[in-house]
Amino acid sequence: MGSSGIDWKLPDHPKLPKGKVIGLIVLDGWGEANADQYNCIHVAETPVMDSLKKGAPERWRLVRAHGTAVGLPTEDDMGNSEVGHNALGAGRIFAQGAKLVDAALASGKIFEGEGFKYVKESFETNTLHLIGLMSDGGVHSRLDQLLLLLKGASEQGAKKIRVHILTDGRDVLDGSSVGFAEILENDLAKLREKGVDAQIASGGGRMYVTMDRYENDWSVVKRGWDAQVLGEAPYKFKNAVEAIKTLRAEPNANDQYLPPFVIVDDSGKPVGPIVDGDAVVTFNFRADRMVMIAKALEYADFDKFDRVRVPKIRYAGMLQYDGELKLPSHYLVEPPEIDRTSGEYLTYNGVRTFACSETVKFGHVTFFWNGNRSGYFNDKMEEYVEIPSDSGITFNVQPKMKAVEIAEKARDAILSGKFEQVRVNLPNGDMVGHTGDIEATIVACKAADEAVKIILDAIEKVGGIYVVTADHGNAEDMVKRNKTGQPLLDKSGNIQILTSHTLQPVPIAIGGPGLAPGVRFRKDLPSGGLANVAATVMNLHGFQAPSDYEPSLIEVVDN
Ligand SMILES: O=C(O)[C@@H](CO)OP(=O)(O)O
Ligand SMILES: [Mn+2]
Ligand SMILES: [Mn+2]
Repeated sequence: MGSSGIDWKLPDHPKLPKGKVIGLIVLDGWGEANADQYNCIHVAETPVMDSLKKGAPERWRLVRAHGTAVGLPTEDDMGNSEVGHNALGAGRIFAQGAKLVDAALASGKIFEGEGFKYVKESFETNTLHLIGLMSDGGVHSRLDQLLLLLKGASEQGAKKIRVHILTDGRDVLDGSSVGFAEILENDLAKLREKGVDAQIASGGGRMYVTMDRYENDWSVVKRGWDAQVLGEAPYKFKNAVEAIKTLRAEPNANDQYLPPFVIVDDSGKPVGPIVDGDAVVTFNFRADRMVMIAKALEYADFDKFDRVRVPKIRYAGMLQYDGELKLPSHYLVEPPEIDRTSGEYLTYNGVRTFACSETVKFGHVTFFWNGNRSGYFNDKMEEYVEIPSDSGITFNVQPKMKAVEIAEKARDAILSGKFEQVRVNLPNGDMVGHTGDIEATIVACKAADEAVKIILDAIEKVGGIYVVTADHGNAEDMVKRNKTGQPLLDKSGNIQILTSHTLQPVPIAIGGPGLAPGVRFRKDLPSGGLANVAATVMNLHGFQAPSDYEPSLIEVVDN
């Protein structure tokens, strides 16, 4: 037992051996859905994944990857990478950010916590700035939460409020940002009637302004800094709805990549730069795409871009986004305490781990997997490799992404004999699916399938075991549907492209020469979800899972 009082030693599995190499593959955005022309996984040539499916029901099954199975508020919440990888790595279901913020707003506790009290000190003399994603997607943020925060802040004495919006089009339909901005404007107008000086101050598309992740491209965060803090942007408008409509009318423009703009007053002056004494809240609850802006806002030492002017502000995140870096130091809502993850247990039990993806998903199989914690548990037992992603492009122009490079790194790690667990995330189905480009997504799915083959071949060579699964759906459905599943048409009779994740379950397949013959999926866990995977993997490493983990999906029968 360690000094923390946690007993890290896992009991031996009564039947399964230790020391097998496990290839653990997460296909990002790879759900199971009806086969039609908008199911890119079905349309693509995916012989490897097709052959795994033939192992059903004993070695292939579906697991739930959305809603309450991954700690989201309702069954209408699509899955996402953060909650998906948290569940895969932690083996238990934690109430996630979306749910915790809902509860804190409903009870009013959010306004009594340390974080809110801290920013509140600015209300008397200065401006409160709110920065975040404006949609009802529920992946990174929710508009209804922003509206409640605005209302609550004004009741708590905020006299001047500026909102810096990021348009979505990735978790919601492209073009929906206009409607969200209208709703927000309506609420801001109500606040103005009550004497609060509240308005939108700047904006830009989430993928082009502010919401980069894993340090893929700091210029994205800089564009946001320039607009939000300095009040400088290539486009100036008097009104945000007009800004979005005008910028969307440009050829190839969309919500995700809208250029940055600032709102100016009649004299052409920006209405809301951030200055000394102001308070700033980033209202996204999800971590990955807030870490970079949080560093820019919080760190005195910062060399990623020239901030030009660094105002002395009171800054709080909606949540604390990184538990290891304690970033940011002030926050409105306690994040889920995702402790005792499978990765930490396995390092204590002698399982050497290799994890790899390309930049855009690197933190998924490391940071999210380990419960939103950066770094190694034990650098002698673990090696994490990041393949640099292409930056400055949308992935439909490069749909193969770095799938082969990731698979080859995994292959080499498997063949090296240095690791018992080799874990990867293959981003293609998700990243290309988000572009809404069906042709490119088909190419992406084929590329991911080919990468799976490279890893399975290596597992075959070393007599290992594979576990192939996904974190949530995306590429298996590229069209918005009505309740009976028929594609919805817009006013001009065109299908409405679905760029978002889905509510679909995802596959999990097990196999390989190292898998003991009697291992099969249990039949008594029909509603199993991603959180059941960690115990499954622990079993395959030869251990029993901790008793509070969600049950293993497998059983061992005598042949
Ligand atoms: O790109 C992202 O931030 C989300 C969608 O908002 O996708 P994923 O959860 O797969 O990372
Ligand atoms: Mn994902
Ligand atoms: Mn995604």
